[in-house]
Amino acid sequence: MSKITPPRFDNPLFVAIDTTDAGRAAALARAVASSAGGIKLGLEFFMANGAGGVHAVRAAAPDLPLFLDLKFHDIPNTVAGAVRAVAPLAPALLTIHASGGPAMIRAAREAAAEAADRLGIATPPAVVAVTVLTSLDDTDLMSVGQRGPSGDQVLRLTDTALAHGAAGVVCAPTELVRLRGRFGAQPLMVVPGIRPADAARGDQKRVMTPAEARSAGADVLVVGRPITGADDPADAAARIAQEIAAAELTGAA
Ligand SMILES: O=C(O)c1cc(=O)[nH]c(=O)n1[C@@H]1O[C@H](COP(=O)(O)O)[C@@H](O)[C@H]1O
Repeated sequence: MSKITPPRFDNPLFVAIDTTDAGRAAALARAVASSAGGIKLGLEFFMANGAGGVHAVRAAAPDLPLFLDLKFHDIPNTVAGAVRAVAPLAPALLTIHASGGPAMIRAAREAAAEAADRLGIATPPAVVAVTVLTSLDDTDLMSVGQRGPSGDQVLRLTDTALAHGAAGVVCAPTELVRLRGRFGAQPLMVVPGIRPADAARGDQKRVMTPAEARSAGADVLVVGRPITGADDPADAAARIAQEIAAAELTGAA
């Protein structure tokens, strides 16, 4: 499998717009457009609104790259077909589950490249592999028969994902330093489980603040409810973007 050059984003803040309401999603995209580096649409939105809904949200924030987070996990042939089916949406990033295994990861990567070529899309979607969901802790992991602690399992799954063609992984911020130490600067590290110091954790278990996650090496910070659930989502996004930028300045000093 040839080496991949993952995409890089000047602004690492991707806003997770999780709602079934396409009008609300478009309004949120418009509200955060000047502070965000990208928009993430996931299962909740896609199941309710499909490809047409994705086009509507993109029209509201046309300059922002799309992260389509559908977390494919099936036999290789089915995942390849699903990747081909969403390729016309030209997402910058697309998720699969690393635990789908080597053949599935390769099938996703190959389908993304072939479909982009066929459709004349210059940059194929970067396939990123979800390792251990940020809503799981060590006890949860053991209860589904996976070997913990979660940091070790994330390392093993990242090894597999990168060896079989993923451009990067989705992991918790708490694993970043270890992953960067092992895999270097090249793989794209996409990081949810981001919570500003004063925000509710909700169902997220392995979390850090935006500044901590950026300093630890996150390329993409996925933030949903701390922005979409705020009274003023535009202001919340701007504050988080500022916190990330300040962390970069500190890191560079
Ligand atoms: O793949 C993801 O983006 C993802 C992986 C993961 O391990 N944890 C996780 O929270 N996510 C997604 O990241 C977003 C986090 O949203 P908030 O918890 O509202 O900030 C949601 O859209 C999740 O689906």
